[in-house]
Amino acid sequence: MTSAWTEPAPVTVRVPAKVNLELLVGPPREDGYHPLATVYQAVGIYDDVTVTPAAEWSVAVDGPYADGVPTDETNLALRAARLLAGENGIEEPVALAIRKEIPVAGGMAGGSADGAGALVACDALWDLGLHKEELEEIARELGSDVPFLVGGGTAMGSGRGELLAPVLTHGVFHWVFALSDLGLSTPAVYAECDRLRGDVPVGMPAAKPAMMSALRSGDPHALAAVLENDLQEAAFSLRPDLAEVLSGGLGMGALGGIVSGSGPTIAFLVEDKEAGIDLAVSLTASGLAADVRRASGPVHGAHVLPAARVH
Ligand SMILES: C[C@](O)(CO)[C@H](O)COP(=O)(O)OP(=O)(O)OC[C@H]1O[C@@H](n2ccc(N)nc2=O)[C@H](O)[C@@H]1O
Ligand SMILES: Nc1ncnc2c1ncn2[C@@H]1O[C@H](COP(=O)(O)OP(=O)(O)OP(=O)(O)O)[C@@H](O)[C@H]1O
Repeated sequence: MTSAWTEPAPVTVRVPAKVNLELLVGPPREDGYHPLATVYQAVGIYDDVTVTPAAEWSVAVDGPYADGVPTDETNLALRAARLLAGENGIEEPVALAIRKEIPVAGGMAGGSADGAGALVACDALWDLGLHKEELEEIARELGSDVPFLVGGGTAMGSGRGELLAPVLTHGVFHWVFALSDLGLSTPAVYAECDRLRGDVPVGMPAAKPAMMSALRSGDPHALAAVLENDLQEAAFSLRPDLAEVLSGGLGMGALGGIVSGSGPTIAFLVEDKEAGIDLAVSLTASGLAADVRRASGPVHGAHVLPAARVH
């Protein structure tokens, strides 16, 4: 009798972008990272990461934001797959294919999302059966934002952003994202934040109770009032045009607005889906943003797509 072994079928994982609802930044640590108190929310703009058994390791990228994504060994999805293989004694390479819908270097953690997606996809392909906490632990080695994209939802991040605790939220929040066609470098924005602070003493960041109650209430007006990002001034300092985008969107009816992570994307919170459509139309017509996307949150983190839904 011949062997019945067949090569495992490709696995596709869908993984969301994030916005930081609160991003409080402390003084730089000895390792150069900044201690954070942040609240992440996963929002419905997704990359798809597909892994297929192959003779050699490789990564290919398509989709609207494929340009600007490295396809060499620095690609975060490839690094994630190799790391997981190394830690589990897996010697079979995979070919990774990324469908890139999350803007690159936009402050929405696109690269981190692909890293988290690759971990979840390879865990399924190799039938490792790792728990979420085990995947998050490996994710920490890849970057501060990567663990959050494994589980998604809404979560508190401490340490350098990699230590997570769940946050209770109610309902759905509607967002409009004003994208820029030029990315901002995350280390450059943190460095600018330090430069602007100069010698002013900065304490350790602590999450604010008002954010937690706004999220529990499910009221977008309450949430809009407490959005806060310590990196915003630094992003505006490097890119003064972004301040105009923020004030423009607020003038067009957004309840609140904030630089997403290290920017340059500006995230606007709106009342409901219809208000989001109106704001997206106005922002597009104004020419203030290179592109405009709508999404709601919180959504689930990296999840395997049933084969029938892959396209
Ligand atoms: C801006 C945020 O997206 C907010 O969630 C994150 O803090 C950035 O997370 P990330 O892109 O996963 O960042 P990492 O890959 O861990 O680090 C990239 C660089 O960002 C800076 N960095 C990052 C996180 C942190 N808590 N302090 C930092 O100073 C460091 O210069 C670091 O070398
Ligand atoms: N799979 C990937 N997708 C996008 N960028 C990647 C990927 N792998 C590595 N990179 C590199 O990471 C850099 C940052 O890209 P990314 O889209 O993650 O930025 P970001 O959204 O600003 O990140 P964050 O919000 O986590 O600070 C890119 O300029 C690119 O060189």
